[in-house]
Amino acid sequence: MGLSATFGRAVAAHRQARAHLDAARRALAALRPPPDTGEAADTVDRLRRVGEAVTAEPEPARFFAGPLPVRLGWADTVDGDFPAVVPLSGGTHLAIDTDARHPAVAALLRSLVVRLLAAAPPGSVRVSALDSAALGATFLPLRSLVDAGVLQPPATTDAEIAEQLDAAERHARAAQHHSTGTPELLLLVAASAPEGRDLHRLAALTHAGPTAAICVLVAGHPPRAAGLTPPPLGATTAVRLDPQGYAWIGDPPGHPYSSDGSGLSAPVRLDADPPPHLVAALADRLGELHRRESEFGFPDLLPAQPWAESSGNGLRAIVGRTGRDPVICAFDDQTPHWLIGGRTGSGKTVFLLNVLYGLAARYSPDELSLYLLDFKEGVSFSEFVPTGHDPSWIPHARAVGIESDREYGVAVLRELRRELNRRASALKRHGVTKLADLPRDGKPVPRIVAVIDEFHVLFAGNDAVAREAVALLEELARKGRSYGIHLVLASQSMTGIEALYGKTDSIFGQFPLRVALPGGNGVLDKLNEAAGALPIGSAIINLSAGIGGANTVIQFPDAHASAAEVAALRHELWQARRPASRPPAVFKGYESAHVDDDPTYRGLVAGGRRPLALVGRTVDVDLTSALFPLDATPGRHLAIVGTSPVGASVLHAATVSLARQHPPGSARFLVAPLVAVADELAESTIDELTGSGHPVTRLDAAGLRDELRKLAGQSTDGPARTFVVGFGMDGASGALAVRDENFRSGLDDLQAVLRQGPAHGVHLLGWWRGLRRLSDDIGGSSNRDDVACLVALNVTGGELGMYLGQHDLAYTPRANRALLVDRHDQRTRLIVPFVSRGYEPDDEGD
Ligand SMILES: Nc1ncnc2c1ncn2[C@@H]1O[C@H](COP(=O)(O)OP(=O)(O)OP(=O)(O)O)[C@@H](O)[C@H]1O
Repeated sequence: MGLSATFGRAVAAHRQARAHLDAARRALAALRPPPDTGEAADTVDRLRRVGEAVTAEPEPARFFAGPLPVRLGWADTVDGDFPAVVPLSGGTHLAIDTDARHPAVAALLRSLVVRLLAAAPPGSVRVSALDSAALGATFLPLRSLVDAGVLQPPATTDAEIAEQLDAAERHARAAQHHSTGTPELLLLVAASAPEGRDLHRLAALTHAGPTAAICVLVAGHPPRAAGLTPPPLGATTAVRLDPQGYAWIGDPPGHPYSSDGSGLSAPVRLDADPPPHLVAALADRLGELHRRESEFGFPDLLPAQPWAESSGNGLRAIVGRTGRDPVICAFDDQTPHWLIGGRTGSGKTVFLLNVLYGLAARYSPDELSLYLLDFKEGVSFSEFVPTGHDPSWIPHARAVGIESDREYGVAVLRELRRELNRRASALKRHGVTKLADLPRDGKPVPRIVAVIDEFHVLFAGNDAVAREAVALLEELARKGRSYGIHLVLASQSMTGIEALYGKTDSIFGQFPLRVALPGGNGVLDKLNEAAGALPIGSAIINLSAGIGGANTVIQFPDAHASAAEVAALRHELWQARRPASRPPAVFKGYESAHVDDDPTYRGLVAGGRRPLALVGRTVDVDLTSALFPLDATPGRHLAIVGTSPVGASVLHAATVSLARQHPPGSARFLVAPLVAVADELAESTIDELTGSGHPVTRLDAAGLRDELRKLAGQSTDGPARTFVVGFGMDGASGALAVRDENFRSGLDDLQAVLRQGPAHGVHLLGWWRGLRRLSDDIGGSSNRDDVACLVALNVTGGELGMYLGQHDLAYTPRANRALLVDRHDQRTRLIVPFVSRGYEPDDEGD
């Protein structure tokens, strides 16, 4: 090559380099210089100056507004050198063809990490490092940043690299759906290009665009393996290292150096490592911030002063934060009800506990009442109620259902509707239209928040219970806003609910505030899939009924991890309760009921006019005692039906409760143990009655037949009342069916007693193990009013409906439940039947 040609090229290169120099100077001049720091020579400013990646005062909006010019090194020209600057940001990347085993490349990666961290507003950049090339050694000089929690420990194995890429993809998806605020930038630094599929995943991240908030720095790309066509990278400045250690920088995306694609035509001396003392200073500063930020915990949800706020215009609670800003959600006219979704294990319970404790700390029980319903097997709300270990409760809690039955849920909703109607009347009386306008001088009218966790269970089974639940929810959702009654419905699944009930559309229309936890896309619009990629501890808050573009991603703390603080708060609130404050009515679906724990039983005294037979606790808000008054009306007898041995327990409870209402000598008990399975309980019933001084006669089947004959002939003297107690009445059917010389059977006498007995103070209490036997004994179901009080255990709803002539009867037999039917006052109630201690049923439904 001739000298003049070589010279000509050098001159051209020189001219071009001068043009670049001018361009670079102009670019730098456009940036505001760091403020004069004076004698403080503040670390932050020195740090910023370490690279040219300088923003004046770093603030998120500016930092994320567009690519930052970041210096890679110094371009050498015959005229001198100038800083070689490339753009970097979310969506703008850098690839170096040599991997970080080359010391200059390793130093460049480290200095870029430090520069970007120093230039960014604290906490707005997270760094993820991949280093299978040097097993993490590339990042060793930055270990103080790892220790400070700013840089994640580098991934070195295939599995760790895949994990980091998973996290980066999640980050990208979440950021793309993030419509408010400024997303955190993920700086993904690969010391060498990953292999195989992971390389394609890394390349895909460079194509994800600015909204993905990822900046990739990859060394060793394109990989040099023969026969491999590496995936192209998007929006990436390519850098080539020559054998002399000079870097040649290609045209940056959007800001080309050259017009022909040849890049910067001057060799660049890459920057050396950042000085260790500056790395240490950066680590100190960011580490301190990181610590402070990651200390966002349960106490940050609480107000400075407990019970200091008024609920007049609504209730507010901090539900988490986005970036460093707290996110507050309200129960008010705009967002009267909340709908929460998230797969199981997504943190729903924790989110609800955070909100409930936040509300309970902010508003006194005069301002807020809570109704808490949980349908799943679990302990969501059990910490709000007194236990053997901890007598405290949340004084706002009025009713708490744990592992609730659907019927209990409906009972709570009915109670809320009654309250709504009471409030509607009060508003009318005072001539106002809003709760906030009611005079607050008299009795306070607290806002009510009713939380129903796993509410989809209410809809399970297209039956009368489900239909009533839908109707009640619809009414409460529609009218609650005006009367300060707010619903929070949480579920792991929305699928199926809408298909089942057309009404749900209008119900959910009343729930503008949606909270989607991981896997909770069901509460968002169909096209809004942002919740799929959320990590645990985060949620999407959407105030526009879930439509895309209205998502705010929040982080919330784990209340479970702050058990001591939570317990301290609960005790503080409990201690502050009014002296007359009563603990919440608690329904624990899994608990058995015992007659001697029952407040009504305990309060029974001898001498009442109409004795009460207690059989269980009603599944209602106050868990009222389930009982039958036994007065003189024909038919006031009790039949307990079903093969479940609990029948004997119910009979025992009914008998001892009646005994308690009679002074010894004023009633006699004819007790017939007729089936082996009831013998033990029959004997203990006899013992208890005798022990309390009552006259008791033990009868076998023949004895029972004789007594019934006498009772039918009304030829009895003695006490005013007689209770015939048959443990296993079907065991006497044979004996009763036999006719005497006058063709009169025991069943004839039984039926006469059923009709006429009550007028003479004679009542029959019996356990039959089958409905058919009962029906036969009373002379067919047309005589069913002759035994008006029924406790159905494990008999099917269909069979029972047929016997009672009620074809729409909804009852599903299950363990620990029974249906109480009083034919005289048309009562049908689900109850927890009394069971004797030691005779608790197992879960098999008996
Ligand atoms: N903010 C958080 N940070 C860290 N871990 C959390 C956070 N929130 C919840 N977790 C953890 O996630 C797990 C599941 O949480 P939680 O019990 O609230 O989920 P859930 O959706 O109610 O689950 P399920 O429906 O199965 O009861 C718990 O171990 C909890 O400690």
